Order: sequence, then C-alpha cells, then structure tokens
Amino acid sequence: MADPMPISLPPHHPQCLGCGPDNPAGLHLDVHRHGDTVVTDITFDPRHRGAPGLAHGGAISAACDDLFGFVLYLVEEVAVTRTLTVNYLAPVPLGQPHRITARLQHRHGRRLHLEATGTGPDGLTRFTAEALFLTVDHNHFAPHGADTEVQAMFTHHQPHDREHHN
Ligand SMILES: CCCCCCCCCCCCCCCC(=O)SCCNC(=O)CCNC(=O)[C@H](O)C(C)(C)COP(=O)(O)OP(=O)(O)OC[C@H]1O[C@@H](n2cnc3c(N)ncnc32)[C@H](O)[C@@H]1OP(=O)(O)O
Repeated sequence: MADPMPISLPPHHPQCLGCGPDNPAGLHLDVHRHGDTVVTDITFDPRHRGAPGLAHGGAISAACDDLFGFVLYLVEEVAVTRTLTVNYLAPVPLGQPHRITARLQHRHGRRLHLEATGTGPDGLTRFTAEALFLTVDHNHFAPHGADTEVQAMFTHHQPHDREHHN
C-alpha cells in the first residue's frame, strides 16, 4: 500500500523549545503526520554538542519529548510527560540528518504510552524512546497563565488545512 500523504503539523507555540520557530535556542522541529505516526528530520549541530562531534543526550531527549507532544494532535488530548526513557544505542554524529518517528503504542485511561525511533541516513537506529504521558485538563496550565494558549492550540489545530506534498 502507498504511504499516506504527509500532513504538516503546527508548532505547539512560537517559543516552544522543541518546535517553536521564534525560540532562538530551540530545536526548530518541523513535524509531519504520516498516518498514525509523527515524523521529524533533525540534524543536530554544534549548539547541541555533547562529546566532540556528537549530539548531547539531553538534546536527543528533548527532541523525542517534543515529538511525543505532536502525537497529542492525533490523540486530540492534552497531556504532559510523566516519564521519558531514551535508549542511546549508538552515538549520534552532528551534521547528519536523523529521522525520528513517534506513535501512540497504547492507551490505558489517562495513560498514553508512546514510543519513538531515531534512525540515521545509513539506516542505523541510534536511539529509541518510550514515554508515559498523562492526560490533564486545561486547569493544569492555569496557575502558570498558559491555559488559554493551550486551549487555543487544542481548539484551532486543523491539520488537514495544512496538507502539503513532500
Ligand atoms: C491537540 C493537542 C494539543 C496539545 C497540547 C499539549 C500541551 C502543550 C504541549 C507543549 C509542548 C509539549 C512538549 C512535550 C511535553 C512536555 O515536555 S510536558 C512538560 C514536562 N512534564 C510536566 O511538567 C509534568 C509534571 N507532572 C505533573 O504535573 C503531574 O505529575 C501530572 C503529570 C499532571 C500527573 O499528576 P496527577 O494528575 O496527580 O496524576 P497521578 O494521580 O500521580 O497519576 C495518574 C495516574 O497515572 C498513574 N501513573 C503515574 N505515574 C505512573 C508511572 N510512572 N507508570 C504507570 N502509571 C503511572 C497513577 O498510578 C494514576 O493511576 P490511577 O490512580 O488513575 O489509576
């Protein structure tokens, strides 16, 4: 069967560390939906350096966490990370594009179990990640003044408006 048409997904908000286009310290993830998965291609650069020439584990972890945040668009629920585990299988060189793919593995009540895989241009999977997200209501963000922003994110998200062909 042919791959489903990729659909561009909007950033969580302009200043998001993972995907916000206006965050100068951000990873600037550009994320697409492919069927029941979300996908981003990231090339870690010297700002993300851990050991010389290699990506920092924290940068890889941040990319996975934020990509999991895009699965929420598919689930159509607001949820936050409760646990995140990254398996660093092989060093990730700077300057090489890596494709991270994430999906919902299964759901149990408020618990969303998510999984991701990061693969290099040589086809080698260099990291995998698993996360538990717990659904929350908008009041979770209210004490921090962000509830309306999150509500807008949730309400105005219309991925089918942003369909485009790669
Ligand atoms: C259309 C979409 C729009 C999207 C819009 C999204 C928002 C916008 C995103 C912006 C960008 C995203 C980026 C990436 C996502 C972050 O980075 S999110 C930021 C990092 N995470 C946080 O700050 C979360 C901080 N933690 C918390 O606030 C609270 O711990 C939580 C997560 C709200 C949960 O608290 P709680 O509601 O009191 O939950 P609690 O009773 O402890 O546990 C609930 C249930 O889960 C179970 N549970 C808890 N821990 C575990 C565990 N480790 N294993 C198994 N079960 C567990 C409990 O046993 C309990 O079970 P039941 O008793 O209900 O059967």
